[in-house]
Amino acid sequence: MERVTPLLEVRDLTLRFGGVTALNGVGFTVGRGELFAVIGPNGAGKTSIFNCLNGVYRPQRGTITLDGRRVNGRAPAAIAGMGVARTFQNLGLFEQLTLIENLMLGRHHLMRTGMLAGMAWWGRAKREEVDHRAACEEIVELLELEPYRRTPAGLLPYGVAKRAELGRALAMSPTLLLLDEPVAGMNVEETEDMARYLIEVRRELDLAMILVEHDTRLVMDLADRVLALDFGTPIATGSPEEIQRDPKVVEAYLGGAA
Ligand SMILES: Nc1ncnc2c1ncn2[C@@H]1O[C@H](COP(=O)(O)OP(=O)(O)OP(=O)(O)O)[C@@H](O)[C@H]1O
Repeated sequence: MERVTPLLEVRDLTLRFGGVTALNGVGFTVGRGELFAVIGPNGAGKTSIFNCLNGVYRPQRGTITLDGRRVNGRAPAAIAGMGVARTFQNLGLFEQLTLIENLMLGRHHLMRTGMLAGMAWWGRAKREEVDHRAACEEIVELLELEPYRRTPAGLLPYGVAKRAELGRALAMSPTLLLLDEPVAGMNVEETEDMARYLIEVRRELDLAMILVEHDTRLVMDLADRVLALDFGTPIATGSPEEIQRDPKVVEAYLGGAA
């Protein structure tokens, strides 16, 4: 039987801060087009995984490979260039810039023509900008952000700002998108909207996603597979149904209430 290689392979990741072991032998794979979720109580190590994946933290042990290429050991900008984007819980938008300007900035690392080259090759730079604008407009349409195109990000209503944050990360045309608590602080209606947009993103774009989220209902509704962590140690990986039934998960996360 042919073995399909996963997009992302994380093996034996161990990360320590002084005496604190934030991650202890964490391993998982994410397939192409898969929506993979990481759950765990506060301090379980979810954010640390993201920070290892995007090169902000350097794990003491373990390997991370994307499409067969080693990720860990590279600088964050190089990893972004490999196609790893993330959204931030506290929003990574520039408040003074309009929504569309924020999306254009998200594409910055994809632009070949720098300022000087742009002056020498005006035609090419112009064409490139037109292409990048078109890519941003597609994201605006996908996330139904048209009414806010020219609104400064700082003035967007909270639910819309979270969606704009998703758009900013999507503007990088990632192959792997890290979603850091996309519905944190949202009411029920906003949460349902975000779930709908994430389903739409999955349907329309060719990318894998890792979701870190405290809203377990959203995780169970959207994820293909789930990794449950407890104090930096993986305790179970499986489908949402398997995870919900796993006695260790029930004990650690649902307080025995499920
Ligand atoms: N830069 C750091 N310096 C020291 N300790 C850290 C650092 N980053 C994380 N830790 C520690 O590592 C452990 C895991 O933290 P992490 O933020 O990854 O957990 P989390 O699951 O994302 O938590 P939350 O759900 O609260 O966001 C915690 O004990 C935390 O205090």
